[in-house]
Order: sequence, then C-alpha cells, then structure tokens
Amino acid sequence: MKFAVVVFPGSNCDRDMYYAVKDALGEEADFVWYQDANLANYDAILLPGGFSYGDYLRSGAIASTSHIMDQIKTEASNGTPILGVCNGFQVLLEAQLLPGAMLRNERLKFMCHQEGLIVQNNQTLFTSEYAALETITLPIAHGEGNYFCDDTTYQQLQSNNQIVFTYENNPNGSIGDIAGIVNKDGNVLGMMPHPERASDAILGSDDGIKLFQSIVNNWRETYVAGA
Ligand SMILES: NC(=O)CC[C@H](N)C(=O)O
Repeated sequence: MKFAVVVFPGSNCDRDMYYAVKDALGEEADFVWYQDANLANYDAILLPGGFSYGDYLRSGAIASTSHIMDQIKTEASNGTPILGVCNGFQVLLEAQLLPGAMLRNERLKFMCHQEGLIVQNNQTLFTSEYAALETITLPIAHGEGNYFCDDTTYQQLQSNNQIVFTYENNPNGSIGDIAGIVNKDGNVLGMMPHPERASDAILGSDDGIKLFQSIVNNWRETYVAGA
C-alpha cells in the first residue's frame, strides 16, 4: 500500500504521519509537497497537523485554496481514503470535503494533552480495528478545535452514523463532543486528536496505530486476492 503525506507550508506532523505508516507498519509512503501535486498513484492520502500558512485567517483556510486540493477532491470522489488530522481536518472542512467548521476553543486557549475518546463508529475503513464504543487515549494539540455545525447538519451526521469519535470529557466545546467525522461515503475522515502521535506505547499510547492498520487492512481486503 502506498500513502501520500501531503505537506503544506507550516505542516509539522508530516514526519509523525510518515513514521506511523512507513516505520511502524512497514507500508510505502512519500512526502508530497503541496505544489508537486500528483496524487493519482497513491492508495491513501494523509493531511497532517500543523499550522499551515501560520493559521492566518482561519486554521486551514489558505491551504484549502491550494491547487493540490483539486486533486484531493477528485480522489475523494473516486473513493480514495483521505485522513485529515487536526490542521488536516481544518483543511478538509474549509475545502467543504466535510461538513461544518472549526471555531476557537471555547476557553480561547491552545490545548495540548492526552484526551479520552469513544469510538462511536467502528464500521468505517478507518476504525475496523477498534471495538464498538471502545475508549481510547490520543493526544490533542490545537487552538481551533471547537467543531460547529447547524442543527440540520448535526442531525444528518447522527442519522448517517458519520460521527466516528467523541470526547469523553469535551475539552473545547465541540457540538455533541465531536472529535472526528467521516463524509457520507465514509472514505474521508477528519479528526482533531492525533493518532500518528500514538503509534507506539513509548509515546504514552499506541491507540492510534490501529487507525492506520484499519486503512491498510481495508486496502488489502479490497485489492489483494486472498487477503
Ligand atoms: N496540531 C495542529 O494541527 C494544530 C491545528 C491548528 N494550528 C490549531 O491550532 O488549531
């Protein structure tokens, strides 16, 4: 399996993403600079965390206008798995690949700590390695993680089972304690917690590696005969 780790000016979790899939899982991976857009030959696309364009205007707003997003939108419509973590999630929201928006944390402070999450949907290609309603621990590190959407959208997220992760103890004011959502087709996941920073127990938690393993398992079951 071959992952593309997209790098924007200001991304700072790209190497953690690369470590999770290349070093921890032994899969192929490339860093793809946002200007060198050729994503057609990748089996999954990862949008890492960071401070793209310095978070000017809104986190992810400027990166979402990059030309590479045209290809990412094409890949999303083709069903390619796309994972946006933290700033990557903000980019996906700003690009309208996922519904809703991110507001400043309700306490207006940057929050950086381990957070308990509940796996609300373990039926996605990103979460098949988790048990239903499993409680996991992943780090968060963000200033604009307060997920917002209107009532109609929230009801659709609930009825379509698009809410994948919720916080055990909501740190930022997100509607419905939302920590991560998928698109209706289930191939685009955005989440604020960092699974790539929990790919090895020495980091304080290895609960995140199961997310990347789920992506790999789905690819093998789909494309590798007899997998
Ligand atoms: N770790 C991150 O990706 C941070 C995202 C964004 N810069 C924020 O502070 O909300």
